[in-house]
Amino acid sequence: MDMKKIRNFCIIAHIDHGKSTLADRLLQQTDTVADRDMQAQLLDNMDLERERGITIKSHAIQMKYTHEGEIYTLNLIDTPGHVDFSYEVSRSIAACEGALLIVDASQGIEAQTISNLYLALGHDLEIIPVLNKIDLPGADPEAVADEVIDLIGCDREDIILASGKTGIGIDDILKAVVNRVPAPKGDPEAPLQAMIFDSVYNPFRGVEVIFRIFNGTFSKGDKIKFVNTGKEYEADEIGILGLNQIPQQTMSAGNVGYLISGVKVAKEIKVGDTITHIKRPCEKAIQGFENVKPMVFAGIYPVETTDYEELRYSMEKLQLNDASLVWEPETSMALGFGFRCGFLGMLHMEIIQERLEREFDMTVITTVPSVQFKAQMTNDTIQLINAPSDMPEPNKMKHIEEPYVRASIITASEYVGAVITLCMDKRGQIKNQVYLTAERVELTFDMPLAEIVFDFFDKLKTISRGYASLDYELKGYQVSHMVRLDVMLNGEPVDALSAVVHRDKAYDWGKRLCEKLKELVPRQMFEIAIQAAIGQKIIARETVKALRKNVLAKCYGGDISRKRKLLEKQKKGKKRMRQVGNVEVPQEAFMAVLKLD
Ligand SMILES: Nc1nc2c(ncn2[C@@H]2O[C@H](COP(=O)(O)OP(=O)(O)OP(=O)(O)O)[C@@H](O)[C@H]2O)c(=O)[nH]1
Repeated sequence: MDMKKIRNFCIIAHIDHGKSTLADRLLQQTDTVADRDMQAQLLDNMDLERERGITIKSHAIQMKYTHEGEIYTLNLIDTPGHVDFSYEVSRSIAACEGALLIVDASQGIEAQTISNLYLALGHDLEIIPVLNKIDLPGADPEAVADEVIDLIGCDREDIILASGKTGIGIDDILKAVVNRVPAPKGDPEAPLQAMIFDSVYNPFRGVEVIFRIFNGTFSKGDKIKFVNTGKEYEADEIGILGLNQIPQQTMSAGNVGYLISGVKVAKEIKVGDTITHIKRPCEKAIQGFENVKPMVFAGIYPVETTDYEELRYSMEKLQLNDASLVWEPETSMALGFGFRCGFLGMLHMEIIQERLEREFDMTVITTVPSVQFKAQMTNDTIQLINAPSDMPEPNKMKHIEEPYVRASIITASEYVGAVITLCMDKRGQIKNQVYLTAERVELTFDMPLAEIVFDFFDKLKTISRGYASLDYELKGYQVSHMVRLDVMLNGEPVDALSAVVHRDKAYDWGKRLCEKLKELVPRQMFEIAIQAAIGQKIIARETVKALRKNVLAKCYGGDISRKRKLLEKQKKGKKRMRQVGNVEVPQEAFMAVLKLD
């Protein structure tokens, strides 16, 4: 294939600015998908994605477009829109020469618009700005165009006005892709150098690797090697990605496609890795490869302790197709056997929880999420703290470091005060404040990741009445005074409720947690003391008064079957309870920490 006729591009946008809808339109317009096959948001092919209306995994699709009598191959690379998956976004962007920058004409530039734009500019991509949703009555293309011009320094004529809903501007976008995105460069004769930018798990065919060839030629049957993992395979099948996979004998520099090589486990494939030939390897791996690391950790336990083996089986299955999920067995005194899991972020954690419930029919308890702290030990080693139980004895460590992020928040100017107060309360330090327009401001903070993973985004949305967007990137570690806060019920520690918190917040945290637990722990036949402690020191206490709950009291009369039913019901209710010492604790209590006001 003539490289001059290939265009590789992606679409970058803030969440909900209409990326998927617009992608569907491009596929329709180029007859890649027949109208009758068109399902809304075709590229989001996981049920979960479709329901939540968000793109979780990135995919690629090839279109043919005829322009001035020439047929062009357009490879559209879809990118996930959420910060949890920012490494994947960066790899997808690295596979392209151009990007459509979609901005909702009724909303204007948002935090992810900017962060994704910077990523694209960092890879020297040609940016084609598109104002989408211009059909909306609230659209203000003039004002939003001003924002875009300010941001990227383009001319007004460079901006395309479009609507994924009505189809306005779709042809202009395709023309711009052909005319403005550079054709790929590369040498088809050079040693093979292809970058993996995605992988898709297929239970029947194994893991399908999605790649972009930078140099060389790739043929079916080739003996290949993944440079970073060092693993060797044979290319059983390669091909291009239309609506379906179309096998090819040979593909060369500039193109995008899929590879099947008998890999059964997603973990063996590392996004960002380089594929080359064993016999004639390329000199260097493609830059930018990283091993993705989990950012948020939490325990996952079966509600019914007898379901432990089934949960293990489900986790193993999930890991087959989600390489970024990591876990190891963990035991909790309160919850029994379960798993300590690492996730890319809170959204990833929610997705895993939901998939366990939907695809595997499991009911699970998730414990307090935590970030990874590092303890600098007195013997000059570093100990990682992924769970409160990993916290070393205070006399054995010098200090603890916690991960910090650089957070960017875009909001309307009237909410600046409230946003700053919230961020300061979350231990943030303001670093910058830039007016994008008279009404919209970008604020930059350095903040502990631990403060963001909880309810920060919800709070931000509440105080700004929905008019704030957030994006962040990891900045590094800083020394912080973290302590382990324990909770006790009648003197018995409840390990699943322990948390690593900042010293200045510990008292408040302990107090609110005890209050919340008081609401959630049912009254029992004896008094229950709920206490929060740091080491030996009790910092908060609440008491649940004694009560005898006699379910049979209401059943006067002698209807024995009704009594039996009630007793059954009570027993079932008990199953969802966990025994801590002599106290019965309902499941919700273990999640209470997430719901502290
Ligand atoms: N009126 C109007 N609505 C649109 C247009 N494009 C998309 N929408 C609506 O905007 C919402 C978000 O669109 P999506 O295409 O799901 O947005 P997205 O950017 O792909 O979202 P993520 O995948 O979550 O990042 C949906 O309810 C769409 O129906 C448009 O041009 N006009």
